[in-house]
Amino acid sequence: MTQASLIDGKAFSADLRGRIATHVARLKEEHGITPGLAVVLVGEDPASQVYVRSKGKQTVEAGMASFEHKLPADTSEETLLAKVRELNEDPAVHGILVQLPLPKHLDSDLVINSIDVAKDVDGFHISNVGLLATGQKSLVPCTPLGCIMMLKAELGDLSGKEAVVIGRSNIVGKPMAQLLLAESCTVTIAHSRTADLAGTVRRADIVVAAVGRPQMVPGEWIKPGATVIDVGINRVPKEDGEGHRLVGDVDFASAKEVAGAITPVPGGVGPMTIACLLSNTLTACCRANGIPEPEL
Ligand SMILES: Nc1nc(=O)c2c([nH]1)NC[C@@H]1CN(c3ccc(C(=O)N[C@@H](CCC(=O)O)C(=O)O)cc3)C=[N+]21
Ligand SMILES: [Mg+2]
Repeated sequence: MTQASLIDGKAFSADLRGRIATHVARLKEEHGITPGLAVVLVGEDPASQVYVRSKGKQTVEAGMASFEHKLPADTSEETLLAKVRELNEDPAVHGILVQLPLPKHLDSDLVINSIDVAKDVDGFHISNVGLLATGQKSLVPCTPLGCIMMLKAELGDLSGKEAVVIGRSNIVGKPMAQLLLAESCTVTIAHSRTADLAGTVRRADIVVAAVGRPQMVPGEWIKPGATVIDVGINRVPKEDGEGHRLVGDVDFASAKEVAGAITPVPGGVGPMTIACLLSNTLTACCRANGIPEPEL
């Protein structure tokens, strides 16, 4: 058995960000417009801070404006909603991301649904969810969007493929299934209560693992030649007990012996998520200004 080819999300995302930067420069030259992304972070979760920092950096590198709003962990719902309202009304802000999860005292559905639909670059607002589900123009959640881009680059036409999505979250599993369905895949959403998970995954030409459980999908569940997209980014203690390393939801070592192609962790889906966030910000900016959206 030959080894799976590696789907290089890092290289893919660098490419995509380069194309985005070109369009951003043209927007500036031809229209005097700079796309702006606002990120709201409530509390001081260190992992979230790392992620927010790298988003801000890549936003600026693409030529966009980055606005970071850090609020204390005990921020009231009223204050957070007022911040979102302010960003909704700010013409320099084309995309708004409220970092999840929010502290427990805040109602994340309420907060997300208070974001202007046209600025909801996460695609989590109920209107964007409904638009996606009904095949209408929307803003598409970044992680599933990145996954579908990599799948199409790897496989070309996806129609008729058996796709199994493991995980049913609103952030990844459900929108991923919608996008695969829109590409005419036969889609199964599996989850923790699925009776025969191994047997279900074994049918799949395309496996998308998005459960958040380290290395839970072994190579023996993978159909030979299948394309495996690993969404999991799990921090686990290093074997020697010092520090942490990142592993996916798929057991990479055994899966790469069976799969046709596979995304690594890190360097797979994660970097594509950020690139798609920039892409959505550019899209939102073009729509807000009545400018045709670039084909990226
Ligand atoms: N409203 C909202 N939208 C999000 O999109 C969102 C969120 N909240 N909350 C947190 C999660 C997490 N997330 C990541 C994106 C990229 C990497 C990423 O690029 N990871 C690198 C590794 C980074 C490292 O070394 O830690 C990689 O996979 O190669 C990680 C995590 C987006 N999230
Ligand atoms: Mg789940």
